[in-house]
Amino acid sequence: MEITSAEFVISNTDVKKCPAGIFPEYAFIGRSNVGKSSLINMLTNRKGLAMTSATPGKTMLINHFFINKNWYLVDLPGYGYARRGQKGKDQIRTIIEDYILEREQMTNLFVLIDSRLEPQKIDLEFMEWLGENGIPFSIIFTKADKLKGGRLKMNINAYLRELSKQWEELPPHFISSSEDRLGRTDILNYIENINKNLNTK
Ligand SMILES: Nc1nc2c(ncn2[C@@H]2O[C@H](COP(=O)(O)OP(=O)(O)OP(=O)(O)O)[C@@H](O)[C@H]2O)c(=O)[nH]1
Repeated sequence: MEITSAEFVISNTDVKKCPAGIFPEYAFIGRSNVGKSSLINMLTNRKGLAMTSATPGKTMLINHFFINKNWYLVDLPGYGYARRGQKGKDQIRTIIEDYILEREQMTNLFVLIDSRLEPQKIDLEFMEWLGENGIPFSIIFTKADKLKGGRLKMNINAYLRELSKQWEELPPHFISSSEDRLGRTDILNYIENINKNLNTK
């Protein structure tokens, strides 16, 4: 998929204030610092797109970007940010859960995982919750350029092994590097194919 246009539309904390209309939405989520903003900028070929909404507290907002005038890329708040305190964490949790459970346009959620880390409880529990609620999701392993040689493959295989304890069928997964632009074509083609299937239904 070529990206011909990418516009920031709105930031908010309330799923009811998200844009009207029936365009499919592809949302991105992950722990703070996982590389979400960098990935969004890399996918859209817009250096500062994910920063457009960089007002204080940006990470507590649902950010909508209108892509190619036919789908939305949605940047969701990062979870598990230790410095936020319990109240802040609960607020974020509510924003995220309301969006994921209530937003009918949400077509696929991309869960970002730092490819350098061992499986983290917070991510595994989050994906389990997605499964329990029947939410369609895929995984993107980020920052692949940071791992040398066979380490990347080893880490990802270990991660998938851990997931297969929890899942009969593994969710689709992608490997990305915003530095090397790795994963861009695969992720955009994946979105394009889902969009095509939606249009032919
Ligand atoms: N080498 C490398 N560094 C990356 C990559 N993606 C992100 N980074 C770096 O990781 C840090 C965090 O990246 P961001 O894209 O801001 O992460 P984020 O998930 O949006 O972070 P929050 O704003 O905390 O939610 C930055 O220093 C980036 O430069 C990548 O693919 N490769």
